[in-house]
Amino acid sequence: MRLALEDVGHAYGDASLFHELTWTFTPGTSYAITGASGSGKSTLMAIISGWIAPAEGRVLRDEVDSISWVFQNPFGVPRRTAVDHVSYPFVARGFTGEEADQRAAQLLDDFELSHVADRQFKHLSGGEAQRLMLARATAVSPDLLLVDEPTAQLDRATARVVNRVLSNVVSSETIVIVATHDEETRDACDAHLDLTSYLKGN
Ligand SMILES: Nc1ncnc2c1ncn2[C@@H]1O[C@H](COP(=O)(O)OP(=O)(O)OP(=O)(O)O)[C@@H](O)[C@H]1O
Repeated sequence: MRLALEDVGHAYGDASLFHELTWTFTPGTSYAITGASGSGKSTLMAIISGWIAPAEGRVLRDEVDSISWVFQNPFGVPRRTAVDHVSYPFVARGFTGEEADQRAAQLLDDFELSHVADRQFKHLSGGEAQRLMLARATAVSPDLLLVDEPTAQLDRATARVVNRVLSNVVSSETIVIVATHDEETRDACDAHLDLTSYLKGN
């Protein structure tokens, strides 16, 4: 798998965001994208995923076959239990029901969610719901996982639990990219891409 940016830049009309951004993303690594509000973090994630084409440069994307997103507002199936949210992706990947249940139970444990396994999604707290979205993304096992501001809606203590489990989403086959304002989220990632360094004029 290969994912890289070559001299990528973007602007909306006359409003230039970043430019001359060259970067290689390696499987098994998590990357924090930081920068001021409006610097283009979400735009860069959309470019990396292929949702939008960059105004300048190009994205090299070889064998990146599956892409998952975790958004800042967790969305699950309101009446479905937490454990079902993580066991279904394993069933979809071809595991038997029993194997899927075992793996789902392990994942809930990894994400500090065992105590809410049988609770419906609509009854989870914000931090639990966000951790469940990360656990579900892990169960899907995408080549590329894009996480947009995972702690933006959470209080400090709850954000800390999310940051603590963030490293659990990184497997040797997955590239994880997290847009964040949160310094603790940034520090929980393996590498750091600061968009401030790529503003026009720098
Ligand atoms: N489709 C669009 N058309 C025009 N301008 C846009 C569009 N999408 C985003 N922008 C503008 O581009 C700038 C960068 O937006 P973006 O959402 O990528 O920044 P961000 O760094 O993720 O911001 P935040 O941290 O506040 O979420 C903002 O000023 C935004 O208003």
